[in-house]
Amino acid sequence: MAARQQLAPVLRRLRLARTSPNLGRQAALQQSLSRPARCFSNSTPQRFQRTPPAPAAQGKFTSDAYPDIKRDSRFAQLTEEHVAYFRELLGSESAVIDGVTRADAADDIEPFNSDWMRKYRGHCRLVLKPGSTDDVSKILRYCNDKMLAVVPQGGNTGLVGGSVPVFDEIVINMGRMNQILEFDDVSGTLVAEAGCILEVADQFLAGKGYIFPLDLGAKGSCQIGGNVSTNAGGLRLLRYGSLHGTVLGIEAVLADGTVVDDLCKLRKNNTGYDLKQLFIGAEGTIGIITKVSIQCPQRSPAQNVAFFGLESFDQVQLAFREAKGQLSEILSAFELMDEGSQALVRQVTNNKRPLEGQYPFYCLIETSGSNADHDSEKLQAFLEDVMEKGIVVDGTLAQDETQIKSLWAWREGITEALSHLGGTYKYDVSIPLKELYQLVEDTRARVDAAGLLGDTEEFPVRAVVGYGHMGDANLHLNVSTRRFDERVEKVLEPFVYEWIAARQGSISAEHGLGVMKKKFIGYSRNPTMVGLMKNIKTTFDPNGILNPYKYL
Ligand SMILES: O=C(O)CC[C@@H](O)C(=O)O
Ligand SMILES: [Zn+2]
Repeated sequence: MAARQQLAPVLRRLRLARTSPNLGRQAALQQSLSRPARCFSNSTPQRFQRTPPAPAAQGKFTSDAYPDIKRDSRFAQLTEEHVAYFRELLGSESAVIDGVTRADAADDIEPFNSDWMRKYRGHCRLVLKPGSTDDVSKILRYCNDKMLAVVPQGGNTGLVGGSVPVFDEIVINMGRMNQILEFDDVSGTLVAEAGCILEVADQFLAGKGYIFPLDLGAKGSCQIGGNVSTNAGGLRLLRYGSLHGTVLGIEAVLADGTVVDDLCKLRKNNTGYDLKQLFIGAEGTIGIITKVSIQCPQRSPAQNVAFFGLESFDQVQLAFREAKGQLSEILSAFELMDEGSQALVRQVTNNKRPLEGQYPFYCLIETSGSNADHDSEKLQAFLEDVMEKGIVVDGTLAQDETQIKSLWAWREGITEALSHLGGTYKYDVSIPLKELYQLVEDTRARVDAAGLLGDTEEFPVRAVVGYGHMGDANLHLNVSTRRFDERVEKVLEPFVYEWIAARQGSISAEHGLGVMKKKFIGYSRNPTMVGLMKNIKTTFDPNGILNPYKYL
């Protein structure tokens, strides 16, 4: 055993040398690291777009029933009179009622009624598309008076069923309110309407030398209002921090139509309670966000990305510690993927793999700095060091923008890949870093012990995989199944939540509670806190019309 341990560094060096027998270690490493220039030269760059699952999968994996939730009888049923009011207010194109505006209106309503994964589906008949804050105010005042329940909806890319109706709640879709209103290129403050698509805002900022301080796989469809309402975390929280820090102000409309104008553009404002913080992450339960002002950092001119393979989660932790030490000021992302998650991506793409070998874990590191040569030297030196120390087995450095995108696609494409493979039980958790991956292993063992692992009709679980934002101790535990199956759900819940609570973790790191985790909030928040939250909800929305059946 001792001899084998001693041999390990020698074998690693040999492995490097084998890639280029006539070169020294440094040159061999250079060649190993620069492999993408050859690997990727003929591959088409592919950035995964968040497209809905194929029609064949739709419906098949739909969980239509909420056996433990009953429609609140205080809410009124929609009548012709209500519809007439909204059509008068917004026009018929922006008050879409099934069977009224167009012959194919039943189809029109479907994307608003079901979530992106086609897992949660409601039965609303009316979708309202306000064009201004005043519209939102009038809609809510009317709904509050008539006791009509509503669901605020942004890009509808959420993963916990928070932005679709449970029953017949009216959908208030913010897509028409999509303008960028102001940008101060000295302070970097951006003001935009809630329905502005994240990628649109980011591209606008790119032209000004700035960057939106949030990035996520769904950037092409998700909206800023939805991002703020769910306190989206994404891929670069490590660098830019949470929206609780970067959002400077919001405008929001309360349930009774009152407009709360807190569209502050100041970084410092210690005058009383910071009310906007309550709306960030409230999932539209205390008001509808209509505008956002946000502090945007300068865009770093130099971006570099490395992708590498590791043998154990202990090594992943060591690599993270080294990255923080060696790349501290330029490190902008440190993402984790296990082999299981990458195998799923490989099932849906023909893209050239970043590394030739297969490893239990992969990490993607991104640096964003001001000097391309300096940064890539630093990243290369980092990789050289962690390979020398035996932490990393193999690695590759992107050579240009196309390769950067291709490497990112292996991480960003996991969610989409999973969606094409059937049903997925998703858990988005925060746990102390040391135990982050243990949850995946324990869950896999449990599913296996229950005899459900097999990818067959009888044993429907295809894989139990883990990936996520290592830099934020945020793991995405995903259980991929042929179909949603009660037997699987019983094995997973409440086991996963109990496991997390025992380690003082969070059952929702960044995706929110929605309808999925509403009844599990007690695993992460104590009764005193839940009680205070309920009081806040009642203060802002006494009739409970805003996004009912979710959150609390
Ligand atoms: O699919 C998931 O569970 C995670 C989605 C998203 O938060 C990500 O980090 O890619
Ligand atoms: Zn995530």
